[in-house]
Amino acid sequence: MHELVTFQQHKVGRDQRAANLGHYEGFRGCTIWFTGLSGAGKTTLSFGVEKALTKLGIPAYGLDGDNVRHGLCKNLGFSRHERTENIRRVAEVSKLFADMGVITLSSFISPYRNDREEARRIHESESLPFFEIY
Ligand SMILES: Nc1ncnc2c1ncn2[C@@H]1O[C@H](COP(=O)(O)OS(=O)(=O)O)[C@@H](OP(=O)(O)O)[C@H]1O
Ligand SMILES: Nc1ncnc2c1ncn2[C@@H]1O[C@H](COP(=O)(O)OP(=O)(O)O)[C@@H](O)[C@H]1O
Repeated sequence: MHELVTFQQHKVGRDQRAANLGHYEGFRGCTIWFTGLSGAGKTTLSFGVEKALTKLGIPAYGLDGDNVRHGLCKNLGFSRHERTENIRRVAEVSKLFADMGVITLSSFISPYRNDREEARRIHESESLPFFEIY
């Protein structure tokens, strides 16, 4: 990162964001990370949970490998290095959604343990819960 790039602090806290979200009190931003082989059921489960939470009035969003690879990660393939970069990017996006107060349902093959551990670290370093589902 360039030395002149300085992290900027928001002027809005998580409690304030939470007060503007959904029907229930309290901040519940987190990421639920579905990992598994192609065809394991990641999308079915995560989009099912997204629907159930949304019906309850709880903000949730499903981030899915197939979809993200049409946009944010469309320049990435499936080499070891590209999968690592894919997971790093979507973990950072998941963190931003979670910081907003959204329950983020991220479904990616994410075959490498190190990449999933990095995704966890990205969240926990900002005190955002991260649950790995397999
Ligand atoms: N070679 C190869 N290997 C794996 N997956 C492939 C490949 N080519 C295309 N696809 C499609 O891409 C989806 C997986 O993308 P992900 O972003 O989840 O993969 S990864 O986490 O970066 O490994 C995956 O979606 P799911 O089947 O839902 O897992 C496939 O539809
Ligand atoms: N619990 C399940 N039992 C049986 N079939 C399932 C189950 N979950 C998903 N499927 C089916 O398996 C296929 C792959 O599911 P999908 O959610 O797309 O997996 P992934 O996102 O891991 O690639 C789909 O045809 C889906 O309908």
